Amino acid sequence: MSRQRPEVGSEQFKCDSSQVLHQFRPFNNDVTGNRPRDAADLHTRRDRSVKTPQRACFHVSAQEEAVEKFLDAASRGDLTQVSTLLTHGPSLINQTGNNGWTALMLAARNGHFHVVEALLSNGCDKFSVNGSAQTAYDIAKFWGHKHVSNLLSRTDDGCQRVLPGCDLGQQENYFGRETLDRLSAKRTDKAWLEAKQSDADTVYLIFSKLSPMVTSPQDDSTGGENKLCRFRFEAVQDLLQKPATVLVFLGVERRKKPSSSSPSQTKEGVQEPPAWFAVGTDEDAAELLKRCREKNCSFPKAPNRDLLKLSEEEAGVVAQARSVLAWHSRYSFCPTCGSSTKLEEAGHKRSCLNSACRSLQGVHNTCYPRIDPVVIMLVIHPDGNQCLLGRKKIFPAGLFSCLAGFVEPGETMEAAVRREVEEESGVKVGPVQYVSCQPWPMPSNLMIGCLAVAMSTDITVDQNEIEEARWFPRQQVIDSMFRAASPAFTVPPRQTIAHQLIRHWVGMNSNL
Ligand SMILES: NC(=O)C1=CN([C@@H]2O[C@H](COP(=O)(O)OP(=O)(O)OC[C@H]3O[C@@H](n4cnc5c(N)ncnc54)[C@H](O)[C@@H]3O)[C@@H](O)[C@H]2O)C=CC1
Ligand SMILES: [Mg+2]
Ligand SMILES: [Mg+2]
Ligand SMILES: [Mg+2]
Ligand SMILES: [Zn+2]
Repeated sequence: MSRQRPEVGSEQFKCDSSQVLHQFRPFNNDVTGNRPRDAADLHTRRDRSVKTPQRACFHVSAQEEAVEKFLDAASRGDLTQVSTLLTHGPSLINQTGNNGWTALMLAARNGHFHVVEALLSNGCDKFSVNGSAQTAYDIAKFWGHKHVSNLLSRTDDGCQRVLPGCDLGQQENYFGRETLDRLSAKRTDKAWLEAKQSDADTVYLIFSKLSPMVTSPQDDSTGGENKLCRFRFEAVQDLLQKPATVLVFLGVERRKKPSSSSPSQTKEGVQEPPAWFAVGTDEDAAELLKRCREKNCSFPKAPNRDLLKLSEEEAGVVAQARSVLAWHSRYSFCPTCGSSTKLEEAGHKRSCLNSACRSLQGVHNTCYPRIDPVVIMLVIHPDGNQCLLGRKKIFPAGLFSCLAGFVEPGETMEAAVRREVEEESGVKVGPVQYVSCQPWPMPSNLMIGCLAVAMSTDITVDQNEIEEARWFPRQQVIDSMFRAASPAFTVPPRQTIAHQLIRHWVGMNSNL
């Protein structure tokens, strides 16, 4: 008997679509910013519980033996033994076994709620990651132990009570890390800024044509990270004198832990972390590169590719710096009257030099850096088992990604999702749920990542923008993402929110 497709608006459909969205929760990222890497491996082993391996070692110390016992008890869910061992050896709590797995991770992997609860109440570190960069939360979530992942995502400061049902775990995408404390109040403190500029610890980044100077790994085939070239005041002092140079105060380094080695001190003797500035210059790029002592320096030419090779920390800094510098390069003149402008607020404002200009009355948004909101959405088929991906003509061969589009004036995020999906694919969308967002500094988008449930399934692409759009079955997506030697299609790189939305959808449903 064939099942009829439910009509849009019918009771059956409403039920289906709410179920499709029922289990969606924003994805959680671990403290390193890395994504779980061995998901495919976990998939293949999903029907077996994880046991601690027996060590083939002849000289096992008493401590090693205790750790082994402890990890084994946690993975078996033996609460009594876990508690007894902890009473005798509290330092066992964060000990690791094979591939960096802690007792918490093993208990989370096998869904042992009470053991997880006991470990947390004994002060165990829930943010530590295993050799595959997964937290206990990632592991519980992947294996569909919802009660355990809920427990692990809970915060102790009462936030969960204020926002019940909310996932308050860290949600972070590439370009989204707040590496620096922006200290926006200091942008108008001229004396402080001047002192910081010549401070010996201050870090300067040099940008040419919106590209930061980086050092690349000697052998690019290893897939190593690019690193930002950091300069001191003396090395950029001459550039700061040039009228065309744009200087932007980015913030100060976030303090990790109070340390005795003081990097910098104010007159009162209070330690202050180093400040960071971005220098935008139109000086000759080859001459600029000579300032760097490192080998393999360059100003990468393809931002869409090369800016994805930074560490999470440096990507966060570049997202801010590049977007502000791009705004300066595009808005040299006043958008209201066309007069010249001057830089203010440490590079975060441009004010018109025409004293009669309207932009000087009240708060005028043309004086501040521009951000363009873009919705990006993974559209889920009403059956919950397929997702809609499309490709633009300019994409590399075989690449399919989430649909995306600029939010228009006077439009809600949800309306933008529905309009863009219908414009680009002809598919009608019902429920929309926000997942997470990503600054995208090419030049200054804020990508608003959503999941959306389709209310119709026929596809008619807008040939102007989209070359092809298709429904992809979940298994094909999983295979293309994690397993296949010759995948059915290419998934966007992990640094894109498109990738993370797809990964999130696959992960949320791994237990089905
Ligand atoms: N991080 C990620 O995973 C992804 C990022 N993106 C970014 O999202 C952006 C928007 O996606 P599209 O599908 O191109 O949008 P879209 O579907 O709205 O079409 C783009 C067209 O919209 C018009 N437009 C309207 N407002 C605009 C504005 N403020 N700036 C520029 N053009 C505007 C232009 O005619 C442009 O050609 C892309 O530029 C891309 O950089 C897109 C997909 C994945
Ligand atoms: Mg689009
Ligand atoms: Mg569009
Ligand atoms: Mg559009
Ligand atoms: Zn003006």
